[in-house]
Parts: sequence; C-alpha cells; structure tokens
Amino acid sequence: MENRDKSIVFIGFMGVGKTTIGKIVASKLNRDFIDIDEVIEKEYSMPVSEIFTKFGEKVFREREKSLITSLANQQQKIISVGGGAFLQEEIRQTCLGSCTVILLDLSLDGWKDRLDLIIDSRPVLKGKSVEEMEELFYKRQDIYINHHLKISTDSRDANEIADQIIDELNSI
Ligand SMILES: Nc1ncnc2c1ncn2[C@@H]1O[C@H](COP(=O)(O)OP(=O)(O)O)[C@@H](O)[C@H]1O
Ligand SMILES: O=C(O)C1=C[C@@H](OP(=O)(O)O)[C@@H](O)[C@H](O)C1
Ligand SMILES: [Mg+2]
Repeated sequence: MENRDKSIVFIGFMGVGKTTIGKIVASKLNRDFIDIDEVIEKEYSMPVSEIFTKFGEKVFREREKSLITSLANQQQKIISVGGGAFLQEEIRQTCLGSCTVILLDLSLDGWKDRLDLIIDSRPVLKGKSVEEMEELFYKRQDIYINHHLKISTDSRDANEIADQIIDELNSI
C-alpha cells in the first residue's frame, strides 16, 4: 500500500490528546475518524470506566484488539487508540505493519497539568497515588518506542499540532 493510502494511528499515554488531535486531523484531511474507545462505549452504551467495573478490563482489551486489528488494514482512516492498546503485541505489530503510527508525546509536567481533565474518566488511574501514576507514565513509554513519527505536544494547542502533523505526513 502507498504511504498516503495507509491509515494513521495515534498512540501515546492517556491524556496526550489522541482523541482531540485525531479528530482535527481527520477533519482537515477530510478522512473518516475512528476513536476506538468511543466505538466500544457506543457498543456497550456506557463509558469505559463502567465497562471496566461491570465486565472487567480483559473484556475491554479483547474488544480493543479485535476492532483495531480489523480496522488497521483499511485505507485512509484516522484512528485514535487508547493509551493501553499498544500493550498488546498483536495490536503493535498490526498497526506498525499496516499503518502510519504517530506518537503524541508530552512531558510528565505537561501531563500533570492535564490530570484534572482526565482523572475521573480513566479507570487505569483510579486509586493511584501521584507516584504510582508517574511510574506508570514512565513504564508505558517503553511500549510507545516503536512508531513512525513522533510529535511533541507540550505547550501547544491541538489545532497547531494537527497542522504540524499534516505538514510532516507530506514529507514521509
Ligand atoms: N494540545 C492540548 N493542549 C491542551 N489541552 C489539550 C490538548 N490536547 C488535548 N487536550 C485536553 O486534554 C484532555 C485529554 O485529551 P484527549 O484527546 O481525550 O486525550 P487522549 O485521547 O490521548 O486520552 C481533554 O480535556 C482535551 O481537551
Ligand atoms: O491507557 C489505558 O490503559 C487506557 C486509556 C484510555 O484511552 P485514552 O488514552 O484515550 O485516555 C482508555 O482506552 C482506557 O481508559 C484505558
Ligand atoms: Mg482518547
């Protein structure tokens, strides 16, 4: 598949802006946008946090895997996956092999400034101390190492970041 036909997959830690920026990039490129969490929430008619409590994380992870692996081969989609999706080897391999994977990067300090916005809706953060969240933040960076393009999002608004992504996509 030509690079320009490949779907784009946004990865990165929860709260970096995958959903927000993916949506803007899709709209600017006039492409379909798929947020995996939103699809699963619609299927279950409940937020991810409730899916975790009622059905367990394993059920969520299985659905996340089947959706991503079936969408990754489609052309020209813009897909935002949850921050934990790349924990699964099969998801990583499929996305890296078939799509352009863009890592949205954010410093720990930048991330902490956003914590209030996400704390109530991310079950993985529930009940964790700041130290435990920091540990998770650094541990998760290992799964994001493999990507095709990395974009820093510190102190920049989502629209500006989306424009940079579109510029950089033209040069790969
Ligand atoms: N570049 C940005 N600057 C400031 N706030 C942002 C930026 N990108 C996203 N946000 C805000 O951060 C929160 C998490 O964004 P979201 O797109 O849901 O992240 P993710 O999908 O990576 O978890 C939202 O409240 C969103 O409005
Ligand atoms: O990192 C994770 O394990 C998760 C991230 C969330 O998505 P965002 O990265 O969009 O917040 C969502 O999939 C779920 O709460 C689990
Ligand atoms: Mg999201």
